[in-house]
Amino acid sequence: MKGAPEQEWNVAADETPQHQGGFRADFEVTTERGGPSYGEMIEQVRTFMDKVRYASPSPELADEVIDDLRKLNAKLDSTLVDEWTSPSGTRIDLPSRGNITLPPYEVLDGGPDGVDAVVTFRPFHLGGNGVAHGGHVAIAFDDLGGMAAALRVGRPARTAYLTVNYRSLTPLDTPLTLRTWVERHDGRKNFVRGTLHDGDRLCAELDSLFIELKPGQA
Ligand SMILES: CCCCCCCCCCCCCCCC(=O)SCCNC(=O)CCNC(=O)[C@H](O)C(C)(C)COP(=O)(O)OP(=O)(O)OC[C@H]1O[C@@H](n2cnc3c(N)ncnc32)[C@H](O)[C@@H]1OP(=O)(O)O
Repeated sequence: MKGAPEQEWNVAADETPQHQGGFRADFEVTTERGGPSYGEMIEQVRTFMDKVRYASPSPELADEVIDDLRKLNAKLDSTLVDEWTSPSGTRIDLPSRGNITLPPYEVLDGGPDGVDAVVTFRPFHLGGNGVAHGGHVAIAFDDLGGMAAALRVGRPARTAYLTVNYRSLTPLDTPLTLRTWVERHDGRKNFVRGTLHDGDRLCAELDSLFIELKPGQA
């Protein structure tokens, strides 16, 4: 990783592009890619998804939106790069590192002792009856649980299992406190726990295992 301290794991893996493994020695954490407006672009996409989730367009309006979307997709077609050089997932200055597929969260504190974050499920994360879909809660736990494991061991880890206990309803459009930490570790195994709270109310709990990747491991 460019800019990362020299460590045993900070070595180039196999040069074959598809098989360099889940950890890339040249993976660059950056705030530059995509430019200063990239975060706002992602935010506008999220807002569009919020609207789509609740919109009931006329057939004419749906056709108009399709035309506009085709034009937008064509604009992005000329800028496509691989996952390792895309801003999405590497922009540490943006919510969820600029990754459109994740519920937007901000990390308040992160290190070997765990991760404290604030996550806000958007209207498009609706499951039913006005609250978040359980799968989106699991995604938030997966990413931030993986981050707790990665920050403890200093290299990426993969989810081996992930259990979410849903204790009460998870609201949308509400800043929620999400905490993850490695409760114990045994060799490459990191047993990660987590909690999701709306104020004092426990919404969900995480019980998971993340396996530290070996250099070059896919
Ligand atoms: C500076 C750097 C920080 C930078 C800051 C980065 C921040 C950015 C954070 C992003 C965070 C994203 C986090 C997303 C993480 C995913 O979502 S990953 C995607 C979902 N997961 C997968 O696709 C994994 C699929 N499975 C696999 O690839 C492999 O099974 C695994 C999990 C890598 C393990 O395979 P392996 O490495 O060959 O290990 P293996 O020898 O089978 O098992 C090792 C040990 O674990 C045990 N084990 C394995 N699986 C299980 C299981 N399911 N249950 C119980 N035990 C198990 C084995 O029994 C064994 O135990 P011991 O014999 O050692 O006691």
